[in-house]
Amino acid sequence: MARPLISPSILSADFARLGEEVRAIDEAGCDWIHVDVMDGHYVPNITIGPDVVKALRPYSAKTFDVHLMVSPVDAWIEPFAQAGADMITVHPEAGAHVHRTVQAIRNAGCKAGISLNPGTPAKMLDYLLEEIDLVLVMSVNPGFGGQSFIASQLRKIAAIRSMIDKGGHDVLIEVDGGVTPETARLCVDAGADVLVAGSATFKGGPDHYARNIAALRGDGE
Ligand SMILES: O=C(CO)[C@@H](O)[C@H](O)COP(=O)(O)O
Repeated sequence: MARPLISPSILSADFARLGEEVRAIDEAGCDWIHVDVMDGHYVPNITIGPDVVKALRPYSAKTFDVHLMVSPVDAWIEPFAQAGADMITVHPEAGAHVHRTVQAIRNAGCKAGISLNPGTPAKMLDYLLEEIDLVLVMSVNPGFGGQSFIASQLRKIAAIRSMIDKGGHDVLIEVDGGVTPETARLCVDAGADVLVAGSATFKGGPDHYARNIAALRGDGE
């Protein structure tokens, strides 16, 4: 299979040792670091804020891929950009003017992503693909790690792949939720470029991270 980029979700890391965990996945060969920001309002869970991202920044030079599950979202773009985010991804439902929001992300010096929940159609992207760098397809409902992959999202990945290729857009497709070595293959075959994986990266503890990441990437196949 094509080789996807692997972006481990630190939601499944040991929060008491978060800096060491970020360093460990970096050294284990991940491509990006995925940071799930949840506000207890847009999604039913609360995680971390910009101060934590700032504190983690020295632990890896790799792309900090920050997924904001926050509403309203606009006021949080600048703080996360200042904290060291490289990519900021938002949900179209999380603000009144998503087009303005992605412009604000780029104006803050970051790459911009749009995330689609399982019930949000690919069509939502029609007038946005020119403005963004990444589409994040949620293959679980956002809020928690450890959920099962929703297979209907494979059709959405394929539809987005076709929209991107037909339009000649320079946009990556990332998939997040229930990604395992098995579902990873399905996602890549459907057209995914980047895979987010929490449980499947962190299972077994630090001695297993390199092997887990290699299995997600399909190394050796
Ligand atoms: O954003 C989310 C959940 O909202 C994800 O990033 C999960 O953290 C992925 O966890 P696994 O399904 O890989 O355990």
